[in-house]
Amino acid sequence: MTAVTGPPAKMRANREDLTPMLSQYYDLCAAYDEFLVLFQVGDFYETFCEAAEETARILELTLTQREDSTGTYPMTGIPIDNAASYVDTLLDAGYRVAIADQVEDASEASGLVDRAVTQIVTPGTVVDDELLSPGSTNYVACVASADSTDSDESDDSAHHAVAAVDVSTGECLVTSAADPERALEELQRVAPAEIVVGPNARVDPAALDGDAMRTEFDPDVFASSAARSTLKKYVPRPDAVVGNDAELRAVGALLAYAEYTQGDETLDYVSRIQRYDPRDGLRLDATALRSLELFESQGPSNGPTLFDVLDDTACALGRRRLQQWLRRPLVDRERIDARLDAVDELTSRSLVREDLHDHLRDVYDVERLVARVSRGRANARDLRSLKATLDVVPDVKDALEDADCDRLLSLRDSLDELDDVRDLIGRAIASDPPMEITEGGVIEEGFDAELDDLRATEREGRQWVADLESSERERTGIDSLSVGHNQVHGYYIEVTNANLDSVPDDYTRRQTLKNSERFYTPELKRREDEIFGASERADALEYELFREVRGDVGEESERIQSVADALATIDVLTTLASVAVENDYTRPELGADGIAIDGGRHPVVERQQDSFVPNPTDLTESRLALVTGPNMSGKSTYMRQVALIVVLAQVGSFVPANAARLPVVDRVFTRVGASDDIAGGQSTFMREMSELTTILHHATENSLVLLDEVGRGTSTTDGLAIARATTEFLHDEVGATTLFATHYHELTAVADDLPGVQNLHFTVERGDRSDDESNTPNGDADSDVTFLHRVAEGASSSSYGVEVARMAGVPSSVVARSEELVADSQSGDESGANSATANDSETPPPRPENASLASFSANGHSAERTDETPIAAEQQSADSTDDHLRDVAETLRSVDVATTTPLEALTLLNDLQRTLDE
Ligand SMILES: Nc1ncnc2c1ncn2[C@@H]1O[C@H](COP(=O)(O)OP(=O)(O)OP(=O)(O)O)[C@@H](O)[C@H]1O
Repeated sequence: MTAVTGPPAKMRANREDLTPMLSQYYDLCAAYDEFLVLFQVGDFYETFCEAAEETARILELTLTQREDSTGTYPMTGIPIDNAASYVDTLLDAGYRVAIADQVEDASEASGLVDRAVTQIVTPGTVVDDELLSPGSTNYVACVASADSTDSDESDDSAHHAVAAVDVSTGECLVTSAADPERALEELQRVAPAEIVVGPNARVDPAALDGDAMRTEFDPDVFASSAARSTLKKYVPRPDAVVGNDAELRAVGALLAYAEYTQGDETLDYVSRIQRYDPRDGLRLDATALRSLELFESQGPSNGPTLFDVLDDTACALGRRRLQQWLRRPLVDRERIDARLDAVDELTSRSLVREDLHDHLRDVYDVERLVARVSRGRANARDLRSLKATLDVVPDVKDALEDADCDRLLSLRDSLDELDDVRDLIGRAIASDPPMEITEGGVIEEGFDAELDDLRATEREGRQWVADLESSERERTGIDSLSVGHNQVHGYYIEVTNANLDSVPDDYTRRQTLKNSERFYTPELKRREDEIFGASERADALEYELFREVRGDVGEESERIQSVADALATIDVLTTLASVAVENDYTRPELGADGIAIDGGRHPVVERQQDSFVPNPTDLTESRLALVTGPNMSGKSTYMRQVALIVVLAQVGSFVPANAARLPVVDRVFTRVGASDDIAGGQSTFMREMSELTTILHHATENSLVLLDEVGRGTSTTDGLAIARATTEFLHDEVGATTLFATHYHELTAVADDLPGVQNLHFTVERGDRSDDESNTPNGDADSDVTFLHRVAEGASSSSYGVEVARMAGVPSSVVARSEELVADSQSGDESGANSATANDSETPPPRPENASLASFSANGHSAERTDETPIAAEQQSADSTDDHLRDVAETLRSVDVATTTPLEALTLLNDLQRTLDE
């Protein structure tokens, strides 16, 4: 495949003989060989050769040709006027774009017009409003690891750093972790559009969800000393901002890259580099973010997400802040309570809420405006928008006049009214200025005396010209005499040929037309020079004044950003309060010992259903609940609703429930059903097992674990064994609060053995329905089963799979045969003892002691459970299996869990099982 970027191969062959213009294109492609170069030729950006073929294809433009003495080259032109949308499509297609503009006036150039790359556009460094979605973040991130030679891998210090900057707003974050996977998780949370990978980075972005562009950049900028001097341009004491060397390298290199893409300028508006410790947030890894559908819906229909339900924000600032909060819920109770206090107060003050919402609707995207101001890209309209936003501040303060809680009070007090900035913009910038800043009309009258004089001269002159027609008609007696103006000849007095006799002596001929002559007088010429001189000088002066004002406003960017910051938070708190009121949410009580929810609802599903059945959750005494019930009965919805309630509470939001007492959770783990995965077959099971491995290694007693259908991707015997061992391990070793949905009804017997395990099931009604069934949600009149979506204590009695198959339209012969087979297997089960496939088993299956599955333990806890009584059958064959068990135990002990891959673990598991089978 021929390369689309870099110098075109066809031109290389004729390099020496190319025309100067194509030669210039060739050189720019060589200098920017990772970019698609858009080369300005008049009103178009041209691409040539392979790049032309590619752009024509992607942008659906016509492929043309350019000929020179060396041959014919394919060429595609992008109209400059619409370039933004085309560039956007090129970015989406995975290209980086370098825009090479004509940097001298073509009419003034003696030979070849000079061209240079004026802008580099990559997915993570876009600043053009047209290429950014409103109210969303657009990060370029950078990963770097500490040099392994100067740090000890075994210590707990943070070796792997992630930095991210939103070049359009100036927001900049940096963090690090001792474990590369942890750093990767932070990277995933930031959801960057582009990732710059450091030369020694041991964080592999290939494992990320999404399609972030991966960028390699000059390795020199990652050196600690280079990174420190880059960072020094942004903060006086770099080492006070970063926590370790990896962070220094990541953020320093990132800023160097951001500067490179913005024309090597320091980005003054990146003034607040926020360092955070990943441990200060509720951990939500990529799997959890995905399966809880916080930002992206999993279903095929792209349905609503939790973010959509919460997003009632009034302005782009609030929208971005809400995303940040949701991505990183808190773990600090005080901070959570402070947010909840504010939301609580706002829920009870509907007028204040409405007032705030109304005012905040007038708030522009100040963060992006300020960034444009600092970059020197803002026009007069941007400054006016900034003023309109700042004008809102006193109103917002007024609305919070009677605020009670600390959070709202401190927000109110942090709102700087910025009178000086508002006053400056108000006095300096015209109230409805044009887009262009070089053509005058942007500076308000009265701001600058010299400008006012020039404008007065211009106005008087124009008035004199306007009056000239009538005075000359009177003087010459020519009624058809007219005064006009054109670009080439300037002002003129036009007299038709019939009246030429009456033309006075002081008229000088300027132009001859078919039916008339055009003249000027010495006075008209003098006035003309005066008008145009004044106008030109005024335009230039306006531009100069505008730049000064913009510079002065830019100096205040930090203050303006703090106001933006407070407005964003006020918007989110107001929104959370409105959503709470509109959807009947309640304030959660945090710090409880175990989850206790009364009348809990799924915040997203309840909005899609005509009626939603609220369900209670009590995970205080027994922290592990096995949830059974037929397909479609509501298990997944129920488990996710518990997790979403926890997440919402830790964001500082009210929750969809009648009451909720919750602990502060350190991490939410999810392992969702195989059917929800896109991958198929073996890889689905592998994925399931590696997700399970993560959970079993990392969950703590403060974690919330959702397990949906563990072990379903393999044989029933193995699946059930894995499910049971997992349950035991979570119960015995981890103590995490767990909801485990399963179709293995045999598993429910575990509750009899383990005190902290309870059974829950979803109720359905079959066949001869009772009276209240007609009111059940989702009831299907033609079916035998009605889903009540109601959770109840105890295990479900049957899987109802066949009924669901019938409801789904599986042919009746297949359904009938399935029923036969189920009946057969059940009668077989009744005669055979402890069959792993038995439904409704009355006898609990044995708890597998010393089972190989205990190897999921990261620290060999399995040994602690060996003193429990083996069942009779095992006792009989104990002698013959003892040797094997010892082998198994030895093998297990020798495993270095930290370095074992999921595949190796599974192979090992398989081998161990075989040993036991022997
Ligand atoms: N509490 C509820 N009230 C009303 N409708 C509900 C409720 N819970 C679930 N539903 C509806 O039932 C559908 C199926 O629910 P869910 O996917 O949770 O079932 P499930 O038991 O997990 O099924 P499976 O075992 O096939 O994964 C949901 O899409 C939703 O429309």
